[in-house]
Amino acid sequence: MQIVHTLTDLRAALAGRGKPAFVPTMGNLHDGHLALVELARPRGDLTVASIFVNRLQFLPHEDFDSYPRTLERDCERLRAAGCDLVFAPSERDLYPEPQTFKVQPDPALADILEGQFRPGFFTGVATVVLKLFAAVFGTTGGGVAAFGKKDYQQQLIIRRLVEQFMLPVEILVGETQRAEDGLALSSRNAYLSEAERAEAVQLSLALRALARDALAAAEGLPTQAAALEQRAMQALAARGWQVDYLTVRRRIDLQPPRPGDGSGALVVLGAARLGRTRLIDNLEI
Ligand SMILES: Nc1ncnc2c1ncn2[C@@H]1O[C@H](COP(=O)(O)OP(=O)(O)OP(=O)(O)O)[C@@H](O)[C@H]1O
Ligand SMILES: CC(C)(CO)[C@@H](O)C(=O)[O-]
Ligand code: BAL
Repeated sequence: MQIVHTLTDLRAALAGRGKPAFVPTMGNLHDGHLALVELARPRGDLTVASIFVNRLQFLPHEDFDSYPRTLERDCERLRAAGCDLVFAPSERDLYPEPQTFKVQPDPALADILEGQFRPGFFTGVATVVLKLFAAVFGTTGGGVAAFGKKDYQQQLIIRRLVEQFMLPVEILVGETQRAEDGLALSSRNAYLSEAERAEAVQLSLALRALARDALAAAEGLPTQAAALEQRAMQALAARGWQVDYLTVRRRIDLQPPRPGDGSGALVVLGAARLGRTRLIDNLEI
């Protein structure tokens, strides 16, 4: 497995190797990332992962500085998973000059949920993903790229990005990988204390309960959703969580359910903070 840090070295390593299957990450890899490598690998001629903590998608008070950077261990895990090439640029390699052109995703999709609580987040994500796609696919005539369903809104926005900019990239979406108790794997789980780790599964349990309530409401869901969400948020807050949202939405556009939406059209999504750790999760109904 080759590890490169600059665009020039990346392009040289890609030359003549066919279509890449690409997995973008921010590092501190866990089995969720490796499942994406597994998903992508058979779909390309060579498997490429990127490791880059993208300042542009963090608010000033967020954890950009403390985000775990574990390049050596990440590369060992990627090598074992059959990855061929790792692109780990420095900030100066990926942003050789201040980024004055940015991708502004549709506010109807990007300014709600995660975008409401992390303003500018999806501009940062879409901008860096477009840059990474240009780096990896710019000289290879396209390929596939894999993203996780854990970041549900992110994968929707990236699919729109690809459609609207007509990028020659097929997006694969991998299922959320979970710990034995049901907690979604996440790099940020490393911030949890032992007691918080035991409590953390309650976010996915709250989503399951909300999904059950939404199913039981059946046709009444569009009018009952707000009350069900309120009750779910109060129950989690009573356990000591600071809840940003627990909500039932349409899978297709993350808008509230409308009359006629069958349960297969819906997803429940949540974000909440336990101590200093902000966790997100979701469940397709
Ligand atoms: N549990 C998981 N299952 C499947 N895919 C995942 C999981 N967690 C993250 N991913 C995916 O891995 C890719 C890289 O994500 P990232 O490096 O931000 O990891 P993360 O664990 O989500 O980190 P963070 O805690 O910062 O959100 C994204 O496409 C993300 O959706
Ligand atoms: C897609 C991504 C690598 C862009 O920085 C990041 O948002 C992530 O890891 O999910
Ligand atoms: N997994 C999404 C990246 C972030 O939270 O910044």
